[in-house]
Amino acid sequence: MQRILMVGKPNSGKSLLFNQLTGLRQKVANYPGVTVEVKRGQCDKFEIVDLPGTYTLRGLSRDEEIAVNEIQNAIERDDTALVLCVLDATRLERSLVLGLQVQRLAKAKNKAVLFALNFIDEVRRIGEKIDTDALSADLGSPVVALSARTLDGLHEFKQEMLRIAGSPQQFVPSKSIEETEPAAPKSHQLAKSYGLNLDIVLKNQNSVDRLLLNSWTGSIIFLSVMFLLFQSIFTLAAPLMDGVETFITGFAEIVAAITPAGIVTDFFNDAIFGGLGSFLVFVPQIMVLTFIIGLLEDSGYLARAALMCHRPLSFFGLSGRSFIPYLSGHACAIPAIMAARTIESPHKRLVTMLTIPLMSCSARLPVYALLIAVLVPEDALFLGIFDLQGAAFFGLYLFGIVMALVVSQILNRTLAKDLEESDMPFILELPTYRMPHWKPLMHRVLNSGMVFIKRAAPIIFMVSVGIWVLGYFPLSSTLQNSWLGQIGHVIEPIFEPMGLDWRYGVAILMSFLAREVFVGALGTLFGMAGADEDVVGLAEKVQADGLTLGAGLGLVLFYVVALQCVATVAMLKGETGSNKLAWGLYVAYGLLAYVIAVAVNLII
Ligand SMILES: Nc1nc2c(ncn2[C@@H]2O[C@H](COP(=O)(O)OP(=O)(O)OP(=O)(O)O)[C@@H](O)[C@H]2O)c(=O)[nH]1
Ligand SMILES: [Mg+2]
Repeated sequence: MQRILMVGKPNSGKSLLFNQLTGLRQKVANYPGVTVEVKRGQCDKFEIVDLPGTYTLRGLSRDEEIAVNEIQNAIERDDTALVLCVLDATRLERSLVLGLQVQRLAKAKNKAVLFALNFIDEVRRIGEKIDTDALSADLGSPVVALSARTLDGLHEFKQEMLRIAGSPQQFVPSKSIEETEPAAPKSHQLAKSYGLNLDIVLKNQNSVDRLLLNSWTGSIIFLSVMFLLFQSIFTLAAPLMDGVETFITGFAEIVAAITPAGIVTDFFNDAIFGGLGSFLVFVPQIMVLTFIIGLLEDSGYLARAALMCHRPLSFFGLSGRSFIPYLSGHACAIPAIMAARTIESPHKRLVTMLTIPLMSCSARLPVYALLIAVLVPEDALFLGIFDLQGAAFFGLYLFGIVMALVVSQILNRTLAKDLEESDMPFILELPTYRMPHWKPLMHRVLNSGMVFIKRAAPIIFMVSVGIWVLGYFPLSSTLQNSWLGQIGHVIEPIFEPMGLDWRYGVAILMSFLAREVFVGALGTLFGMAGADEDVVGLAEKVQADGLTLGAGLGLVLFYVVALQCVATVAMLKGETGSNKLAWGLYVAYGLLAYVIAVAVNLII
């Protein structure tokens, strides 16, 4: 299949255009460095390739390097029909540097080039226009204006793209900059002739930035945003969680009414509703978290937050660029470890990757929510205005972040020493403030819930059923002297210093497969212990069972620190190239978590 290669500077709308052309749903967000690997799709009879953004053909960071390698390889290949340079019409100068370099390369290799002048909606909104015909004549390649967001001009653009890709020989650039000529002055000159007056474009943005980037007001706003973010996961999701719980309880009652009493009902109540149901209750929290992170990403604030964090993060040997992977690590460590590719310094990138697993990913949410509901009274207030449970939630996130900073310091002094390098400058382009793109955002929110269920449900189901079978037999035994109980008593001494009995021990051990399993496993075990209670209300059951504050707090902190995710280990192995390092981290964070939990239990 012939291919169309999409290139452009970061945040120029490549991925959104790619999605519009292919019908796929690659991640799109309003900060530079969203796409960090090569993505492929199909449009008509062509393969479309979406690349990470790069400002020049001299890629600095890992993601830019990937883009540059792919551009160089693809331009050499016979099956590349067209190079599509995506330009940000509101930032023409910065877009054209790469555009001109790529055009020169394409001309030398006899490849057709098309310039997509994206963001034309924003140009028109401020009452400006760009003379595409004259720009095209000056560049020596066709230029088509469009908006990948409002879809203005998209149809015409697509027709033109397919026409050129269909007979590319006629569209090899008629001119290009000389081999020795630097692209920057030429792009400056072109932007001066055709681009927008930046004072007009940036007028509103600058006045907002004066507030957001000021060291006093900016810091206060940043801390408030972070506090509200984590607290609202708890408060916004609460009514949705109640809804899911009511639904599952109702469903369980119907199943109980139609199944014969005895082993079948016990199985459904304890293994299915108690295990799987206890876990499903927490899915709304994951969706709320995705929504809030999505708002930050789409608005353009994320890049400002990264800038604000650069100095404090530098103190710990990290970079402002570590902020974005850290924040996305709160949803899931796997894409976050990949997002660390945008960090230019290999040293800082390694330290960031190794500490991302300490960010409280969404798989920990059910454990946090359950144990907070057990330990912190409902409706209590913090500082007289904030929900105390929500504040406790924030505290757990903060604990993970503080641990990550402490570990970064330690890693800096030990592991990453041989990667010592001259300090690389911190450069981050600040995107224009934009309204969130609601439709893709809502899709992402729904998808996050679905993916979470799909990934975790099978393993939770298997563990719950396994635990139930081992706990139910031999028939007429109690849980204490069931097969599971007998195994449990063997492992109990390990968990005694944490102040926990064997049932928690079984749930903790199982969660080394995947941490989501903890709530499901505990749900099954507590379901089996009590006869006629609610099938789902696990927090009340744990509370009634008498979990002490020290043991409960130690347990929840254990979950903040432990790296119980095999997929994260695999990703770390892929990105660092070291199996030993990845598994070493798994063991080290597990041991550290255990020591913290035991210490907290002893102290409180
Ligand atoms: N108003 C407007 N917004 C757009 C347009 N195209 C893209 N965007 C927005 O611009 C931001 C960046 O879009 P992406 O598609 O992620 O940009 P990208 O070039 O793939 O960025 P990287 O992957 O970081 O290189 C997102 O917030 C998009 O919604 C457009 O034509 N008009
Ligand atoms: Mg992209």
